[in-house]
Amino acid sequence: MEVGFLGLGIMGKAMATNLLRHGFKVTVWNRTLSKCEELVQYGASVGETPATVVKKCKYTIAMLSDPSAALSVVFDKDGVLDHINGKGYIDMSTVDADTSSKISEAIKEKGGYFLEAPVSGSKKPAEDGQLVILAAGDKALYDEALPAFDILGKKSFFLGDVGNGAKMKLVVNMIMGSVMNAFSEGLTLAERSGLSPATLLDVLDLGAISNGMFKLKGPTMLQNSYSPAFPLKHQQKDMRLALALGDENAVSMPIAAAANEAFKKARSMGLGDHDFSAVHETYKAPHHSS
Ligand SMILES: NC(=O)C1=CN([C@@H]2O[C@H](COP(=O)(O)OP(=O)(O)OC[C@H]3O[C@@H](n4cnc5c(N)ncnc54)[C@H](OP(=O)(O)O)[C@@H]3O)[C@@H](O)[C@H]2O)C=CC1
Ligand SMILES: O=CC(=O)O
Repeated sequence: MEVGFLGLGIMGKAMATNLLRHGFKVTVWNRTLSKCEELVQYGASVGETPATVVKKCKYTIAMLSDPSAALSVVFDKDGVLDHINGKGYIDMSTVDADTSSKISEAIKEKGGYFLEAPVSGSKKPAEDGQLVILAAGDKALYDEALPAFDILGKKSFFLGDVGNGAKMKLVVNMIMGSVMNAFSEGLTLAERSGLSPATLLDVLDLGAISNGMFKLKGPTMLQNSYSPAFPLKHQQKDMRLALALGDENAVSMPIAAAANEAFKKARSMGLGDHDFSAVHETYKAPHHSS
């Protein structure tokens, strides 16, 4: 089966590679075209533009940074819309429901089929085919894409109308970003109050709030090592979009709002391209005890 893949960043590269490894024929495109070369080594073909990829493939997957990237690849010159008639488009980027709906409407108007399918899980789950897929939109396209989703993920959910996948993803990441801030505060509090943060990790791991994120990120955070699996700038984008969803629904979210401020501060400290766990650095401001 020939599928298209647009966007070969941290996630897209791992996901497209997985599809190739499992026998899919994949035609890739990336804004910085040179990033396609590595995928060619695994058997990918390259399309010069999103439009050429869509033209060639029965359906095309996208994994792009944010709403503006997702819109640009669809609506700009040589974009997805040019050849979408009769084809499928699956946007797996994390965007807000409005962005997804705009893309969906435009694609349907041109005779194409649209599914949003953001994912939970990071670089390693993407490499291991262990993502959680949060799909919504065209059910027939979902069914058609299930063989690919089964390679990319460990579980796929079909959540109904376009927008529900985007909202579910934003709620999950709003919780994740808030927890990451509480965790960073706790590590700093342990250290400043004379405890061993490494022992704190052991204690946490044995209790009711043990989780994969603490286990994975805790040891690297203690080494001030923030090699990007999930870039902080994307986590801040997700907090921003989740807060907007809270605005729309009149949901008070003081914890998420505080976490967003910390991620913004981390960006202002030049940490946007580091892993989102680098928000830890914002809690390490010079310490003056009275
Ligand atoms: N990393 C993670 O752990 C996870 C990320 N996500 C979500 O997946 C998406 C991708 O994340 P990730 O792979 O980490 O991000 P990266 O920053 O590594 O990659 C972003 C991709 O988007 C492309 N891009 C950015 N702006 C534009 C534009 N204006 N036009 C066309 N292409 C553009 C980049 O192209 P170029 O190479 O040219 O810059 C690149 O291919 C994001 O929405 C993120 O929130 C979801 C789950 C986990
Ligand atoms: O969006 C990020 C993730 O880890 O999931």
